[in-house]
Amino acid sequence: MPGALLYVGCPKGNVAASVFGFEDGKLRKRRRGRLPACRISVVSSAVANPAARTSEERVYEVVLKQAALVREQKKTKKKTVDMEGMSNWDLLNEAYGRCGDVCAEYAKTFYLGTLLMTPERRRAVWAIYVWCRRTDELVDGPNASHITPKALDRWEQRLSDLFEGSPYDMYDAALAHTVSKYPVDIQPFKDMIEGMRLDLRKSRYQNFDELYLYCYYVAGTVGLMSVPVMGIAPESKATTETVYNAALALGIANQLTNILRDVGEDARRGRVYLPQDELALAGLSDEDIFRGQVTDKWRSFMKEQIKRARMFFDEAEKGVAELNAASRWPVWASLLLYKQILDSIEANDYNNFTKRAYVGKAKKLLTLPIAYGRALMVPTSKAADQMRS
Ligand SMILES: CC(C)=CCC/C(C)=C/CC/C(C)=C/CC/C(C)=C/[C@@H]1[C@@H](COP(=O)(O)OP(=O)(O)O)[C@]1(C)CC/C=C(\C)CC/C=C(\C)CCC=C(C)C
Ligand SMILES: [Mn+2]
Repeated sequence: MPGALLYVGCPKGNVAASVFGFEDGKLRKRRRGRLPACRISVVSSAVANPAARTSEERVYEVVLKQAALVREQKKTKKKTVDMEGMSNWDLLNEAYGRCGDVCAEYAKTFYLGTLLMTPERRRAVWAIYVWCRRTDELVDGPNASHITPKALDRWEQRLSDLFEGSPYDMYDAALAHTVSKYPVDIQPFKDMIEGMRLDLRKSRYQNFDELYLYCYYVAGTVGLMSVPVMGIAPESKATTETVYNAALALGIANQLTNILRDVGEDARRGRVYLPQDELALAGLSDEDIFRGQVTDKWRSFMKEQIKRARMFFDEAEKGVAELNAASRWPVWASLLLYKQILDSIEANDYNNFTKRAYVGKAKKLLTLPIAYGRALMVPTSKAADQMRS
């Protein structure tokens, strides 16, 4: 019963909920009022085994844990740990400076956006960025062919060490300082490494539930790592979970967009990051992807995939206004820029086999003031937050 909407309840407190899935071959969004935390999900695996937890439920537990950590810090006003070897402020500043250099080189627009943040938040976001980039480079960089699960285990040990205050190098030292200063949980970092492990052993995703988990690992995690640093606006009345859900949605939306943009490139590496059951439902198979011909079947399949990615962007948009004022602009800018990649896939008549979708310089420049305008939107009132959920 691939693609059926399945409602799974779980007695765990109430949260706002929505879900995206296929029903009668069409993508649908279901929104319900206050729902059990584990909420509704789309999964064929759970149909086979009703006791199995869906990816959404598993990921939502991490969201709740991170949100609780933030609330706890608000109550206890955790003090920054001054780590051994970190008392030398020049060294620490240099470590952060190096992270800034990497950002400026690899992600110029994002780097410019961070310049609007307070110096403390800005450098903490750089440190997180660099750790993410290095983690991705392990499986996608020039030495990727030598990377084994053991190497990822060692990377994870380094991660634990830096969270304990024993960084291995300068970049780790910057992150070690960041995680001692902000209420950042280690779980999303571990989960990103898990995503890289998946990339070493898996090249097909049977259904959206499997793909969702992968997208959470490699990208949803970024949202959960970043919000504790970016901060929620003091005047925001939204629940912490609502904001973290939006952050998670932005990561998922970005990764789904990445996947749709890179279909041809991934296929040339023998990878298909598209739900196999949805391909089959559309009358398509891996062979069609390797052949790389834009047919009507492909166009309608892509239309539904793009629609789903946009739904995640919509979900994310609801949370941006709740962030600290200075963090909103870079988030809006990155959201609007990424979303336009979907427009570009459409403009290429869904040829993501041989044409790379991108956002041109002029559109990029135009997006920045638009993002700035949106960043002026103030957080919602509590009543509005409740109405939205
Ligand atoms: C309330 C609300 C909406 C808050 C915003 C929360 C927030 C800041 C979310 C960030 C979402 C984001 C930028 C996710 C990154 C998604 C992504 C592109 C992941 C890529 C993974 C692997 O992709 P793949 O290998 O398929 O593709 P490549 O060819 O390699 O590109 C990543 C490459 C994982 C590594 C991620 C990064 C290097 C980006 C890390 C970014 C930050 C820490 C900064 C985020 C902050 C802003 C302002 C965007
Ligand atoms: Mn990559």
